[in-house]
Amino acid sequence: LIDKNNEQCTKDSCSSLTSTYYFLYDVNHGEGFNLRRDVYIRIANLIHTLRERTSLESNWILVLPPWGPLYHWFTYNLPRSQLKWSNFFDITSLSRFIPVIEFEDFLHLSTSTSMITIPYVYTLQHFSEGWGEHFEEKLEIRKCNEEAMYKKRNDNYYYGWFFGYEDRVRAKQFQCLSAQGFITILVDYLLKNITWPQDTDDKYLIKSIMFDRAETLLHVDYGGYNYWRARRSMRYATRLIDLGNRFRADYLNSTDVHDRTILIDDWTKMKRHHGQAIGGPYLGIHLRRLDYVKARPGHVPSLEHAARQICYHLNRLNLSLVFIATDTDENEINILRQHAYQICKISINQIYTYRPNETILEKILDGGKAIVDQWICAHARYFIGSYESTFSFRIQEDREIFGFEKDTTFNRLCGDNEGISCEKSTIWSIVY
Ligand SMILES: C[C@@H]1O[C@H](OP(=O)(O)OP(=O)(O)OC[C@H]2O[C@@H](n3cnc4c(=O)[nH]c(N)nc43)[C@H](O)[C@@H]2O)[C@@H](O)[C@H](O)[C@@H]1O
Repeated sequence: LIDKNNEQCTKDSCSSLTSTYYFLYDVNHGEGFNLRRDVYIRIANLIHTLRERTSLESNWILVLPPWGPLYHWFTYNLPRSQLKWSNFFDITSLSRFIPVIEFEDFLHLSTSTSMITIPYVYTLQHFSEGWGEHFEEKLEIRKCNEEAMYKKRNDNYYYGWFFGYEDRVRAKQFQCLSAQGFITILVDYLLKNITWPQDTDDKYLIKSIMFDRAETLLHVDYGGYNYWRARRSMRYATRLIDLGNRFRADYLNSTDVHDRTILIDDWTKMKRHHGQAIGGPYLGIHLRRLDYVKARPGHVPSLEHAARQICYHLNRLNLSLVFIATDTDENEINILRQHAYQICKISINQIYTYRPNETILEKILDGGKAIVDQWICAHARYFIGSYESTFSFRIQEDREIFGFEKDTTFNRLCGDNEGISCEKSTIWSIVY
C-alpha cells in the first residue's frame, strides 16, 4: 500500500520510501500581481534547491497559493479570491521546473472534506533591530513584531486567513521567524529544525509547512540560470495567449510568423538569441498610472509628456501604431490621444488599448486582462515600460525569452523633468 504521503505501509507500520512533503507560502496582502510572480520565482528556486538536497529521501511539492483578493483588481462584481493558478498560467509548464499543485488539490489530500492540518506555519518578519552593520544571513524564532496573523483557538490549533479558507485549514504550530538573507536559508532551517509528527492522532494532518510573508527573503540568484528557468516555466494559460494573439492579428498586423515570435510548447527545449525576434509593427507602452502617480512622482509622466514620448519614438522608428497597456481608464487614454494628435497628428484610432467586453472579462478576470496586456506589449517591435514597475519587468522578461534586441526592451517612460531620453531600465539579460 502507498499512503497519501507516499509511504509504504504494511498492516502494522509505515516505512518511508521517499516521503512527500508540501510547501506552502503566502505574500503580504497589499502586493500586486507581478510582485507576487517575482516571489513565486524565489520560492520555486527554494523548492528546486530543497529537492536537489533531499532527492533520495523526500519529494517536496509546492502548493500554489490561490490568487486574490488583490488591491489592484477593481472589478468587484467578478470572482476576486481563491482563484486557481490555472486561470492565468500553464500548470504543465510550471511543473517542468518544480512539481506544483493547486491549493484546492492540497485540500483534497485530507481525509476530511472540512479540515486539513498543516503541522508548521511561520510568519517571516524582519529583525526588529534592523540589518545591523554587515549583511549576514540569519534566522531566529522571535516574538512577532506585529500582531500575530494566526491565533490559537480553544482546540489548541492556530487559525488564520489561509487564502480565505479560515475554517477549513489549521496549523498545529505557529511562530514568527525573523529572517534575513536569501530564500534558500529556509532549506537549512527545514532540514535541521523540522521533525515530522509520526504517531499523530490528528488524521487530518498532512506533512506540510507554510511560510507567510515570503517576500521577506531575497532571490537566491537574481537574473541567474535558475532564475530564468523558473521564469521561463511561467507560461500563460492558453486562452489568454489566444486572446492576445487575436488582438494582435486583428488590430496590430502582428502574427508570430512575421514577428518571429513562435514559441516551442516545451520551454526547456527553447533557446533564442537576441535579435531573432523582430516583433509586430507597433510601439508597446506600459503606462502605469493610479497609485504610481503618487508613489513615483518625478518618474511618472503627465499624459502630455507620455504623448510627446510616443510621438518621438513613432517618428524615430517609422511606426504608425501604438498599443498601450494601462491600469487607467479610457478617459485618461483619450486625453493622451488628444495630446498625441496635437503633437504629431497621429489619429485617435492608431492608439489601441485592450478592453475586453463583459463576457470575456467574466472568463479571464482582471488578472487575465493584465496578462493579455502584457502579452501584446511583449510582441511589440519596441517596448517602453514604466519606471520600477514589476508589471513592466515581466514584459521585459518575456521579450528576453522571445529573443528581442535588448535596446528594444529595456526602455522606460521618462518623467516630465527627465526629458525624452532619460536613464534606461536596468538590463537583465536572459541566461541559458
Ligand atoms: C505601489 C506598488 O506597485 C506595484 O505595482 P507594479 O510593480 O507596477 O505591478 P504589479 O505588482 O503587477 O501591480 C500592479 C497591478 O495593477 C494592475 N495594472 C498595472 N498596470 C496594468 C496594465 O497595464 N494593464 C492591466 N490590465 N493592469 C495593470 C494589475 O492588476 C497589476 O497587477 C505593486 O507590486 C506593489 O505591491 C505596490 O502596490
